[in-house]
Amino acid sequence: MAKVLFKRLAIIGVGLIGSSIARAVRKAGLAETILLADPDSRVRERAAALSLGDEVFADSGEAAANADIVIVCAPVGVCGAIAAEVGPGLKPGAILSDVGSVKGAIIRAMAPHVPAHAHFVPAHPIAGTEDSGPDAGFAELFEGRWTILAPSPDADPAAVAKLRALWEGIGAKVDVMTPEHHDLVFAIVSHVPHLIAYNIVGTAADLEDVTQSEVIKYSASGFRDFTRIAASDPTMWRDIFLNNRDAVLQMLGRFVEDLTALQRAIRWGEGDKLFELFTRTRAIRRDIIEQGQDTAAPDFGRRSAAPAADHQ
Ligand SMILES: NC(=O)C1=CN([C@@H]2O[C@H](COP(=O)(O)OP(=O)(O)OC[C@H]3O[C@@H](n4cnc5c(N)ncnc54)[C@H](O)[C@@H]3O)[C@@H](O)[C@H]2O)C=CC1
Ligand SMILES: O=C(O)C(=O)Cc1ccc(O)cc1
Repeated sequence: MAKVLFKRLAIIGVGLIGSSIARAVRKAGLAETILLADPDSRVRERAAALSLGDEVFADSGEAAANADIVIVCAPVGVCGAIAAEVGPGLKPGAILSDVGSVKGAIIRAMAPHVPAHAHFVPAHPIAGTEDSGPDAGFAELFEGRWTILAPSPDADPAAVAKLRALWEGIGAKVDVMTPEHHDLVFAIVSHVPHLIAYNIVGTAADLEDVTQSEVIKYSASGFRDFTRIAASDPTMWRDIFLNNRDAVLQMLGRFVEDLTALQRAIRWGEGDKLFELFTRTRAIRRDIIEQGQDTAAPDFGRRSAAPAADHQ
């Protein structure tokens, strides 16, 4: 069993990511005590029934008050309010972190509430599924996947090293980025792809000349992949787009430009242009597979059969 890194670890928001961290930390023996907090009583009941931690709180401040590390695992839009609740009560030397898919806006919202005696180290695990809630989590979610840390340049190196050790202890590979670069990278590799999926599934659902049952009956694997992504949590993704607005709009601008060029190539029968792009993109897919990055979490084949929670 690995060495205990933290005496008391608190997780605020016990959904897919929070419950997966709790399971993984317990499995690896990285914390003596795991404290959980969630405002949703159904989530607290499930967290207790699944024995995800040692204590379950309704009040985030109470869970965080005696913790050595507090990880906020709630939708991006409420992270600032949670920091305001937990910040004043943080112990001297405590680490405050998060798992939000956006970094710049979360840091602007959370940092003002972190007292000088605590350390703020923002993070983002690049691992997840389209499911939500405590039943959807699993201990292996982060194995072999990246976690990005986005500490400020004057962050305490020991606190950053401790958070890195936690993520590595549950199987993740760790990279460090500035929040600005993080938000640009994930706008193109995660946020815009989700928007495209939401859009194409919405378009197919709204067509007049193709029925809903035809869309379902004849959906080939390409469309099915989009429907998986488009089944992702509405609250989480609304918050991501509202909070990474500039980077998403920048990448969407490029995307629309390139899509228009493809539209034109089809209209004018420019097969060589289509062929050249499709050849380049095929090579990217092969690179991803060669580098062992095609370990999509859903293929762990161990997701809960429980329906995804529907948070508003
Ligand atoms: N789902 C995914 O694939 C990934 C999600 N993330 C990030 O992780 C965070 C959590 O996402 P999930 O675990 O998927 O969501 P989830 O919906 O499964 O869980 C979120 C939990 O936060 C709780 N919550 C809501 N408001 C709260 C508040 N004010 N105080 C405390 N708890 C509150 C909810 O009751 C819920 O139990 C988000 O910021 C998301 O961007 C990061 C990587 C992957
Ligand atoms: O389910 C998928 O395909 C994902 O892309 C999961 C995911 C969602 C959001 C993140 O910030 C990181 C990973």
